[in-house]
Amino acid sequence: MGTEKTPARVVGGWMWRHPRTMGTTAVLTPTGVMVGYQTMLWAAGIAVLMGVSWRLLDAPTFDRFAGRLLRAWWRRWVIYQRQWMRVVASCGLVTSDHRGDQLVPKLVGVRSNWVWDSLHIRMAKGQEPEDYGQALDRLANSFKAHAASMRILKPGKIALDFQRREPFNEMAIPLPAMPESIDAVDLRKLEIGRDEFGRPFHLDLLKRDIHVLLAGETGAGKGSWLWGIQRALAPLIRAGHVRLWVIDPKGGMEFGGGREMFHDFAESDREGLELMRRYVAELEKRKFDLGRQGIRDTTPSRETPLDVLICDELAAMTAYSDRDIRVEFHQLLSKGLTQYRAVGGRIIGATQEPTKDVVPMRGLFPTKIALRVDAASYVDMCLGEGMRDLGAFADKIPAYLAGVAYAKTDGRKEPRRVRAAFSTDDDIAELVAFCTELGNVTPIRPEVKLPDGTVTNPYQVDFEDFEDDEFEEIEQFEGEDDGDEEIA
Ligand SMILES: Nc1ncnc2c1ncn2[C@@H]1O[C@H](COP(=O)(O)OP(=O)(O)OP(=O)(O)O)[C@@H](O)[C@H]1O
Repeated sequence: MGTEKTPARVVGGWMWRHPRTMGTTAVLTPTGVMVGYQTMLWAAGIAVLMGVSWRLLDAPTFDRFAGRLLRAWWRRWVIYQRQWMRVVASCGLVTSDHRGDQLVPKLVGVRSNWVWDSLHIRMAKGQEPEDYGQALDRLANSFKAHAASMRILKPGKIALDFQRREPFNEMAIPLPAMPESIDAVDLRKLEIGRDEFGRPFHLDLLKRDIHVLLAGETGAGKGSWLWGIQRALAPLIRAGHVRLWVIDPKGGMEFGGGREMFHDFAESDREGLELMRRYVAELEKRKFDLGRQGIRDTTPSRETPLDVLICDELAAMTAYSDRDIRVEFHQLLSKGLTQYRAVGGRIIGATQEPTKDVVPMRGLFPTKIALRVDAASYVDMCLGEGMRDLGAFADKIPAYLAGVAYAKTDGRKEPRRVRAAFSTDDDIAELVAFCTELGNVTPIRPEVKLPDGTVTNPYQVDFEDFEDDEFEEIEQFEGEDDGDEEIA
């Protein structure tokens, strides 16, 4: 038999294992004796009342600073610990040693956020993490969780994460109304969607979220974020205070519909590189011009617009393109990310794989957004070390919840779970019409020479104005002009 369990040993062991409970008792008992128990009860009542009011008035801050601790404590003792033995035994996670003594995995702690509970477990002797991996579905069912996942914390210790609720199942995310005028746009508060508490979620393109990295597998909803940002900027685009430089290297599939409102647009990797050169040259020039005048910060205006560069698939530029494109694009992108904040340069990059090969300069994006990603390792690659341990389970976002993401901004430790509003094709058409109606968007396009001798932008040619034989001539001319047959 093992060590004999006398009542004194059991009590002593319990006290040893619960230092917080013992500490609280040690403080409260003498305080109660000094101030009287009635006063203590009053103080406790007032504290509870204040907590409840805080929870009712502002659930998100209550949850952040107090709710999650209280909930973790409550759920540990009332739900998980109470059922622990029964659940692990019925899921086949109790083993025995050579003497036939039961070896039970130990629940050593619970952490909780609004959506997930994390149980820290010390495994029983003879177990390996995979034993828990195989029992995940059974454990999730036993604790009535939507989903479960397992993480290795250190040798012998794992975390089991249970998703308790899915707020976005019931929450419709309204598309924010398009701001009517530039006065209605606050660059520090561009509304993109809602967080898990139903609060509007904003990006601050002025100071905090100056460059944004979005990661998400195909169909995860990157488009809704990218269109959402443009929608929030609409009056500024219309007034020429914001200019969009868009690289859509997948042949313009995602952003082709918006080309009329873009200042510059590229549909292939080589065009993307040329666009990037123009972008950097423009901001470089502005940096020197303003530097000479002693101006160190700008407000977006027609003279000094906010130049927002959007690259829809970074991998197509940085990993899967020809070497000469890759190398130069890396250099230009790093320059764009480091040098033009004060003169109005902003970069928003999207990728399916946030790996080092694709985005070696991840650290230069102050704001990172992880939509549904392929692998658990992608979460920390995108959001930063330790973010998955803090509850950013982007790899567990269900496929039916496109647009849901974990957003990590500088200056805030925990990632936020957010869903972007979705822009339909009609919303996009409305946005393009709105942004172009004043004629302030002046697109840069590769020029082509028309049969009548004028040099113009191919996207503005109405081919119906020409006879068929002239039409042939244009195509031929474009082919000869730059050797690129992709111009349509
Ligand atoms: N925020 C959203 N809310 C609801 N549904 C969405 C949202 N975003 C996207 N969807 C749905 O998911 C589909 C795929 O979205 P989207 O094309 O934006 O994905 P993606 O990440 O850009 O994929 P890809 O990399 O293949 O372009 C959309 O057609 C739409 O039906």
